[in-house]
Amino acid sequence: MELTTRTIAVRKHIALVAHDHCKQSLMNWVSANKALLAEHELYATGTTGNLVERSTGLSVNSMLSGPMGGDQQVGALISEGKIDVMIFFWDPLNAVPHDPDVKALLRLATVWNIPVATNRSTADFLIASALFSSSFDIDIPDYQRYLKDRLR
Ligand SMILES: O=C(CO)COP(=O)(O)O
Repeated sequence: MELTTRTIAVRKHIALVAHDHCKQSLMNWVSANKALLAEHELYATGTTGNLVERSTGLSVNSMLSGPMGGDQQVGALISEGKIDVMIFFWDPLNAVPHDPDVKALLRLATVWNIPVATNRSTADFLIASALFSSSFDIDIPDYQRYLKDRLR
């Protein structure tokens, strides 16, 4: 039989961010999905990233702490097309000093059409989706187009 598809492994670039009162919730979610997340490239704001590394052993590209510019750094990565999906458990009950940065990050995620989960149930939906499968079958012509796009 003629080979028309091939299987490719895709490491997605995932941003993890959580405000202080939501960090435990994010850590629980990351621990529950550790095996799957380990197949991808993780980015995070400073404190969130350090906590994820410490509590799970996963390796994370940590930016500055959020209030010190970390949200803006993640936003810049999104603008450069370097983040595929963002899990951002922001706190709806407590004000943060860098609220403009939080808004800017959420705005850029929308501008660049990045899937964003802001709570656990949405994060569960995203991680259960094909978006997170680290390998998939692809038609050879689609694969060639995919490569061309990625190398552009
Ligand atoms: O403040 C944040 C997002 O707005 C998160 O920053 P940290 O991960 O450094 O706590």
